[in-house]
Amino acid sequence: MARTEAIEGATAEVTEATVLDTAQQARQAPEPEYAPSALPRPVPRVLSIAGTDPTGGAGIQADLKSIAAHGGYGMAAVTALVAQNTCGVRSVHTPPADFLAEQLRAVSDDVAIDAVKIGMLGDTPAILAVKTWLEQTRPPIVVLDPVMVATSNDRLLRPEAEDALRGLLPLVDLVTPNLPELAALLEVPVAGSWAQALEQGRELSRRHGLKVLVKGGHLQGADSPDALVDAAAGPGQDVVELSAPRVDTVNTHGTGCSLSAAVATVQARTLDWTLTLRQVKHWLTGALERSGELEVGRGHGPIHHFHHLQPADHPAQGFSQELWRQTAGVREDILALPFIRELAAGTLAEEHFGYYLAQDARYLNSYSRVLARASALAPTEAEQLFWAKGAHQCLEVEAELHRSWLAGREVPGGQGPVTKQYVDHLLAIAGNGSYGELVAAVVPCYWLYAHVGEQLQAGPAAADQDHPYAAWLQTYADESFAEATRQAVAIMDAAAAAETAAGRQRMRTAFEQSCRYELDFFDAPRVYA
Ligand SMILES: Nc1ncnc2c1ncn2[C@@H]1O[C@H](COP(=O)(O)OP(=O)(O)OP(=O)(O)O)[C@@H](O)[C@H]1O
Ligand SMILES: Cc1ncc(COP(=O)(O)O)c(N)n1
Repeated sequence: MARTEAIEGATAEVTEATVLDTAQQARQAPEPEYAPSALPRPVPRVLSIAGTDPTGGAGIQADLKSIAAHGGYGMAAVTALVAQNTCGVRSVHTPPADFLAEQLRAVSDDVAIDAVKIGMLGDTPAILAVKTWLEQTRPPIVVLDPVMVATSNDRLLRPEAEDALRGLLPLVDLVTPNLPELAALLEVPVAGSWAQALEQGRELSRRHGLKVLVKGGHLQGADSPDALVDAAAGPGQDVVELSAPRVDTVNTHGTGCSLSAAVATVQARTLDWTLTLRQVKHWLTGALERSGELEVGRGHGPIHHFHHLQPADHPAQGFSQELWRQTAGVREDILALPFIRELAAGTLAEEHFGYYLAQDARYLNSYSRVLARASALAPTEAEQLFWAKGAHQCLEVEAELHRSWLAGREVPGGQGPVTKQYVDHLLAIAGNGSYGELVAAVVPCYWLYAHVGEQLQAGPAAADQDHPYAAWLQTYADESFAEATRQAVAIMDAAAAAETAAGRQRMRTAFEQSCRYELDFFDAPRVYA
């Protein structure tokens, strides 16, 4: 026997048996207990609350791809069924808000949710259902893409629901409006310039006490800038700009959906909004650049969510290229550190330099043991020899640091806090991780050091013999170290190819964490010397 229920013109079939079962369960079920989430989470469980797109470019379909592309486990509760394609929206069917509430409870009664991404909500009842659920469950990370109008100019939020949407903001950590949505949330005209957009972002952040990702996709110009605005961070620190080249493509359908879902996922792993946005922005640029390969639809096509898994040119180097690209933000941050800038300019305080050298010597001693472990795990004799040589060289450089650079310098003894954290991270992986994970954890030390060296060598200081750190800068110009770095990266790619998908994900995490420690290591003299 079947009961047919009308959902604004659409039909849904619910069997009587199902209705009875559900009613019985509801009577018998204990009060819902929302499973707790413990962050950071290597494979975050991310819930998308959004509308649908049967062509798969926007809405929950895009969100699920985006979550998966970032190594998360995707879930979805549907707010509205949208008959749309790359050319536009044809019609929208909205199930009763009670049914949305039922979907949300079904997920949270059972699954610990690490992050939520909210997209198209459609109308006030859906917004209120989500608000009630958020108040009850309090997921640790909530990202809201305040979807109002599609790329095709079709409305996806009833105008009278804008007030209710504002009421959701206090429950949100990050809101990601495009420029018209930012203006609508503030009830002001759309910003005509980037500076005006940032001012609006500050105002929204201040008014509702949340972070705002101001998106510049709708501006003209060679770049497509975004900015993370957090009024609570105070003047001078409240805006972090994330610029990327504007990609010449019509395939921008679902960029906002994909971006916000990716941010929710990566944030649950990194717990660092700036790092998350840098990673996601680089991925998004690649997804736009490679969107043409998909050939989906005749209008505004979708982005290529999985471009990083299908390298265009050098399949063997795909893994390291992907990681290099995803950690571009950390490299920028390293080069912007006072330590590096002052080292290049020759204005670095002696005691900061001495602290760095002393910590480097300590680090190298432990790093040598970690490389020895990589040698023990290596699958080929060539790799065994490579890491064993590396372990040997670390001890030689350590001895040289003590013999020449540290001799006669007054530096505090002992292992500094950053050195300890970095070394503990490496030793934990050496003790418990796979070969691939260990290789991914040790490569940033080679690669970032070589990169910093390249930048310092390219600067004017390297040629200036009166520069107080000229001799030290010369040590960066070692071609044999550059060659060792190339080999280490190639070994990492080979190790990645031999790993399972889950193993590769652990490699990514190990690599990203080591990059962060490299950044902290270069900054440690400023903090602890
Ligand atoms: N042509 C482009 N090249 C590079 N980045 C872009 C381009 N268009 C949009 N972006 C980026 O895509 C993200 C979404 O930006 P946009 O301002 O288009 O938001 P949106 O309008 O909410 O997206 P959607 O198209 O899904 O509605 C931002 O990070 C933006 O900088
Ligand atoms: C279900 C749904 N959610 C969001 C968008 C906005 O995406 P875009 O502006 O790229 O069309 C959409 N078209 N459909």
